[in-house]
Amino acid sequence: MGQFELGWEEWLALPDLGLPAIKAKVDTGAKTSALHASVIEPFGPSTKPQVRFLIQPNPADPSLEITCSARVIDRREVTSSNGDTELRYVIETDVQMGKRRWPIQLTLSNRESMTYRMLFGRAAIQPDMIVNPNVSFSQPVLDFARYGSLPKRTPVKRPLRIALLTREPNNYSSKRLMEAAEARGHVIEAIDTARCYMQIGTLDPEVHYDGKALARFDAVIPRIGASITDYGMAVLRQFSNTGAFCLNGAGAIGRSRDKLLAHQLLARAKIDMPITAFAHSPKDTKDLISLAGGAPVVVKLLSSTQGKGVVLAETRKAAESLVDAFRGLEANFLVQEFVAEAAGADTRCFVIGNKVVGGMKRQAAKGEFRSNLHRGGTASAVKLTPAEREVARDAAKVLGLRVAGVDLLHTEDGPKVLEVNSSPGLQGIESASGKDIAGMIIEHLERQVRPLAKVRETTGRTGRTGRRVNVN
Ligand SMILES: Nc1ncnc2c1ncn2[C@@H]1O[C@H](COP(=O)(O)OP(=O)(O)OP(=O)(O)O)[C@@H](O)[C@H]1O
Ligand SMILES: [Mg+2]
Ligand SMILES: [Mg+2]
Repeated sequence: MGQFELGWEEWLALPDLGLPAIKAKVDTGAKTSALHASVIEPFGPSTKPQVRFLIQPNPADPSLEITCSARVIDRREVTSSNGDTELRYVIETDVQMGKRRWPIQLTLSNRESMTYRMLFGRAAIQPDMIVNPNVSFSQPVLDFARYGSLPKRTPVKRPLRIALLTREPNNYSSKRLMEAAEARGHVIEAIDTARCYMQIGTLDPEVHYDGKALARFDAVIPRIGASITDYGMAVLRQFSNTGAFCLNGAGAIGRSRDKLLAHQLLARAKIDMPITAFAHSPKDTKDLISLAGGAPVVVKLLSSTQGKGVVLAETRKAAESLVDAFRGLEANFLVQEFVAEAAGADTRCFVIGNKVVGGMKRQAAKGEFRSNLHRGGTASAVKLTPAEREVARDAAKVLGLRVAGVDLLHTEDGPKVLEVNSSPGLQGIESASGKDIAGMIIEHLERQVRPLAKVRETTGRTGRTGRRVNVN
């Protein structure tokens, strides 16, 4: 019966850290094992400290870079072979060699000079194992090609460091997202979009906040209000440049916020919408109203939310005066066919990824055609039809939104898309559908954060990595 033998160097995997192949030097002169990491950043509450770090598993390929995170179990003074003492984070994680898997402790060190990415110390060697210093690789040999074959959409199991980009950390949606992220073991911070500032340069992109650079986030959940769309998108792009995964990208948010652009994109994708007309010049008011099918029409301010700038003009005369009034205010607006059959109701489809995860019907108050909850509308549960699900999914996809609230009007010709929201509220939909939508959003995020972040170029400066490109 052969004993479990270790050579003086071995291949191993650290599966919980997402590292399928590491070449380690077995070092019985050291007690604790050490992993060579960079950008080591602690995060999370002091009662449950975590650490996030980057690993370049292949010494010959610095472009292969993996983001890891783990719970900190200790901080320890470690004296390295050259006599220097440093305080290192200690984590606990499983190691795998061949078929055998067992938990070990690892210190994180960022010494540049290590030839092996990992030193395998004697505390990690189990009582029944022996070390044979005359042999290389007693255990199965692995190779770095394993990093290329990692399944793309497996949810990450590690604790994520998430930023919730919002100006309203205390509203229902923000609170629910924070709760859901924490319940799943992540660390989430509310960041005020308007307080973020940045320097645009090619080296080490950073987002600054309250006097210092923010740490690196694994993911950003943008909840950007209509009042600061442009600046919010710039902040989001900067986060993306730091390597953070953005749940909805800046481009997709911009496409959905610009109603004219959104209409054009949806129309090009053959998605049904109420007939809609736009114009810039005041000379063409009459024709514009005709293009929308003639009275009654709905006139909407493009910057409208919560139904505030949405007005029904029942006659052509009323429509003309309304359009003239908006023009006088230099407001941007659109003119749309009034869908009377909808009878003051619309359907909100909540889309996450490629799925409609919930729906609600909003019914306008008596004497009102706008169904917005802020205008006194009421929400109730609804069973969505396959046609509604399909058009909602398609609309979100055309605009490139991973999370979207798609509003539909019910007509005899099937559902018509009214608008697509990039920061849909959670309160109405969670109470009407009884579903944990916040939890589903976080779960989706876990699937999207890629285990791999590839560095395209390494800058000379202090050996830190340059542009980290997020594939999403
Ligand atoms: N063309 C239309 N025909 C019938 N009803 C309409 C039409 N357009 C809008 N409505 C009603 O008015 C409501 C508000 O319109 P819309 O959603 O376009 O405005 P909004 O101000 O952008 O609202 P939100 O806060 O949802 O972004 C809709 O939910 C719907 O009930
Ligand atoms: Mg809107
Ligand atoms: Mg709406």
